[in-house]
Amino acid sequence: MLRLEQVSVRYGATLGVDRITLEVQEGELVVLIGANGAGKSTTLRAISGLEPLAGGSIHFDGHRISGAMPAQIIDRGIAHCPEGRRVFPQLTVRENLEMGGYRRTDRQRMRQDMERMFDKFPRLRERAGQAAGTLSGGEQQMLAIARALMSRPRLVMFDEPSLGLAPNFVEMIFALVQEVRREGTTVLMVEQNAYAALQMCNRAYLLTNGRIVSQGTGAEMLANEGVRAAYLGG
Ligand SMILES: Nc1ncnc2c1ncn2[C@@H]1O[C@H](COP(=O)(O)OP(=O)(O)OP(=O)(O)O)[C@@H](O)[C@H]1O
Repeated sequence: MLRLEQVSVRYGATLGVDRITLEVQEGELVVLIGANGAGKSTTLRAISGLEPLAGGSIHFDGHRISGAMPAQIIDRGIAHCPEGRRVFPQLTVRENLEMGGYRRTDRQRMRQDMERMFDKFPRLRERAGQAAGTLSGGEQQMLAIARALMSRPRLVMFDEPSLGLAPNFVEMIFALVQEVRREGTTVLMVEQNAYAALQMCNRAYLLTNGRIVSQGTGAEMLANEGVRAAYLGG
């Protein structure tokens, strides 16, 4: 469904990612793990068209999307739930959800989807008219996820959805990510919480200094010596 071939992104003199090749099959939950600065967020930003490529190509459903504008990439069916949530703080919860569907023209179905989001996240319904900036961190993460889903993506990318959340919220967000996949949306996720991520994923890639240094199924990566030593406490 998604294929990155030898993708590089350059920030000045440094390479944020360096000749990365990876793929995501339809229906999979694929995880990127690695230390801070390894290039995980940059990879997602490149897919979304937010970073120009210094080399390589990205294809989605057989179409080349590298070089396309971010809005065109959303139209192809890719949504991005960025690191740090990035909700629009002055807009209400409802307006944030509308922004998630801003490329859609089917207003009636969009309203239905918003209702479905409110069914899924009763906390957001209770706070529909409240400025998003006043929500707790966990609630903002729910909103960021719901906003991404409002574009009806076929592939959704989550960048560190558990970051900075209390343990009960972390569990909830991970349950939600798995539910999104069960409901038929393909997921590519960056996650610091490697143990939890590897347990729930189909496949994973380990990045170090902008390069993919290991890959395998979740079970293979949980058993991988290098992964265990660096990310799972031996
Ligand atoms: N806008 C930018 N300008 C310059 N350098 C950048 C920029 N964004 C990222 N980098 C650099 O590119 C490299 C990869 O960063 P990236 O944010 O993709 O890592 P990451 O694996 O997502 O780490 P983290 O978990 O800390 O977000 C790092 O060396 C980082 O300093």
